[in-house]
Amino acid sequence: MEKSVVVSHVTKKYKMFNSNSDKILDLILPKGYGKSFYALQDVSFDANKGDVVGIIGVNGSGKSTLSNIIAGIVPPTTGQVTVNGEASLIAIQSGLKGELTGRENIELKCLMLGFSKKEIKDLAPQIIEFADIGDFIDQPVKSYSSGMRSRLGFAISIHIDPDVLIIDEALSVGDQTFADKCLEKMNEFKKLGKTIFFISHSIPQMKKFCEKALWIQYGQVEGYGSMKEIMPQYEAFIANYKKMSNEEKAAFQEKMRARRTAEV
Ligand SMILES: Nc1ncnc2c1ncn2[C@@H]1O[C@H](COP(=O)(O)OP(=O)(O)OP(=O)(O)O)[C@@H](O)[C@H]1O
Repeated sequence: MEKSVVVSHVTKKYKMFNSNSDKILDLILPKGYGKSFYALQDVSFDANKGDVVGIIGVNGSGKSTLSNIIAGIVPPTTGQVTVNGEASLIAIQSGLKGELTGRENIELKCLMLGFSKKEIKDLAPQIIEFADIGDFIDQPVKSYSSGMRSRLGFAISIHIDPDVLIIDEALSVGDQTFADKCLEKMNEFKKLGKTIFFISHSIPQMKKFCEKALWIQYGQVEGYGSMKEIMPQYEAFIANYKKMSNEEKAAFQEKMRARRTAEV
């Protein structure tokens, strides 16, 4: 099987400060000051061409951080990501420039990817048609609703023909008709043997669309395998957590917090 994405020992650390004076101490002291928070800790896995991987995990586990790292938007603190080809991320907070209009954003993204003026002229109408946001296409993106941003982001990403597509919650803000249209496009993508990472809070959507599941649990890989194998484990964890008393929940959260924090 040809590998399309290899993530090797990726850790993402953020500094945490309790006050501004801590920030200043961090700048002054040679060893730094404050605490570090691990958004991701030693994450390793790989995906083959044609894999459709659902990334699952509770809020704050590190799913979006991982998406951004695979897409090359955020660098890992340590570790390596190898992507065979071009990766494109569609997220609610996608890389659209708020001051530019939808049309200008399309042109900018295509230019950044090295498309020629002629190619952009051919592609732009297709993207605009798919996004289907009417006259808003000539308005600054900052005036868009989250659903409109998602529509434009999805339309751009799907038409620039990336090898790896990462969809982070982008289908949760639009209406059902648009989500269905996107799922149809994603199926076409799947058939072309491209790799897709999909993040959604809709478990039925994940089960329907993804063959594999990557379970990120408080910054670490808890499981990676077929959706059939991993999803029941995740659902069992959620069910167990719900049954815990408030004290047990607090103790568990404290344990996870301790696992994710370190002195600088
Ligand atoms: N720039 C940042 N600075 C500090 N902490 C951050 C930063 N970005 C993310 N984090 C922290 O890293 C952790 C992982 O966040 P991330 O958004 O990746 O989780 P997620 O699994 O996508 O969550 P959700 O399901 O709520 O979208 C969170 O605790 C978050 O607060």
